Amino acid sequence: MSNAYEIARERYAEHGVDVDAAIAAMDAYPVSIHCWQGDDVAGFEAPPGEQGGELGGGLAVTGNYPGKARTADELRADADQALSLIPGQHRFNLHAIYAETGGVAVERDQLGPEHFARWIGWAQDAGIGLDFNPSYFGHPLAASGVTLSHHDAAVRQFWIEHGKACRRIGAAMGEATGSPCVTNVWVPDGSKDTPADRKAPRERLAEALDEVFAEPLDAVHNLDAVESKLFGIGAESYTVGSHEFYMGYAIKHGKLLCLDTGHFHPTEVVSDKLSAVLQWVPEVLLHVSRGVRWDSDHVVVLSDELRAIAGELVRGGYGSRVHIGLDFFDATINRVAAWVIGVRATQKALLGALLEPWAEVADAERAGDLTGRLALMEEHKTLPFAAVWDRYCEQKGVPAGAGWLDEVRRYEENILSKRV
Ligand SMILES: C[C@H](O)[C@H](O)[C@@H](O)C(=O)CO
Ligand SMILES: [Mn+2]
Repeated sequence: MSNAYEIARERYAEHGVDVDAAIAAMDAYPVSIHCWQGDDVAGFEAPPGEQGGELGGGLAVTGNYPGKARTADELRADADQALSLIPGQHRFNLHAIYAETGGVAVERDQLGPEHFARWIGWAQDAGIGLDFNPSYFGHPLAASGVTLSHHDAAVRQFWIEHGKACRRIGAAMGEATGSPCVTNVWVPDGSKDTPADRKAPRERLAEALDEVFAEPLDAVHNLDAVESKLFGIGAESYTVGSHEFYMGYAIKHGKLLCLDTGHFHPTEVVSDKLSAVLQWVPEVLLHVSRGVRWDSDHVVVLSDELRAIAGELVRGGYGSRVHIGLDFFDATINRVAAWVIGVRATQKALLGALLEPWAEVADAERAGDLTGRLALMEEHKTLPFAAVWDRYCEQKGVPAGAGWLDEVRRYEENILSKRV
């Protein structure tokens, strides 16, 4: 055991914190790693070489760093590489466009668990859970940017069937992996300019969701989530699935509410929303992202807000009610490194929260000692967190410091750079 860790243990003990218990508690916070960082949200519907068409849905990936995954096998290999550099056991989050259909075109409303058999086998071998998402973008029937709330019943029905198919796939994933799959519905539906009618699309979306969710599925295998958004590129004036819309829907129907940290006004913070929405919804799905001026989906870093979110999770005892997922995509840097940076940052925030001597801050607050509250919060920021993080990484058999980057560079040289 390193001297630095021993000293850290003593320093935290002075504040009543058991460092070993904090490290052990990290196992209760798996992070769902989003597949789409590995290939810029391209998916495998189009053959290799023809991928990367119009993404649509207000989503935008910038950059063309070499080496992106072109096949599911490459994406799995890249994910394996990332997972080997991240401490702990995690989950993997797939979109429907990552189906493997053996070169045969299968429409999204026809997708089934068999098209994810290799993903499921991979997850079983790795001992990890899977999460899932219907893909309501990058498709001719989503070209207008409107899907489940479309005024054309035929278009709407196509997307309803897609949603139903995806819930069944999610349930199959959950059953096969022995861990419930969170199947998250996000639709881009909205309007670039001021709509004449805000009401009818919302009525159609509510009805369409009712159809999507009509089939009862065992929550042991599948958990339904719904994700709101403030606006998207090309849908600046109106978003059908706004926060209020989905908050109401989730409360009424007992669904998980997905809070994407990039989907609110920049002065709003998800850390403040957690204890509010968890009064009313059973569970929350987090999409941890980093918006820079807008929902730009930058790689997650150890920001004040990420630390605040982790603090709320730990202090609120929400570990079992909040599912942590990541949602970012940056094509200007090594994509495997992007995963590792984002997940490790999230874990640092969680470990920092588990180590925080919160009881003494709460005591000061209860006693009306607001000076003491602020002073202690500031002092806690410089407790020797790094030595505990290093110890946690060592325990889990992954590099503690920036050594992981050497591994990624080796992988880039041997594997990624050969992809042309
Ligand atoms: C791929 C998307 O990021 C994802 O489906 C959705 O969660 C989103 O955040 C859209 O902005
Ligand atoms: Mn999201």
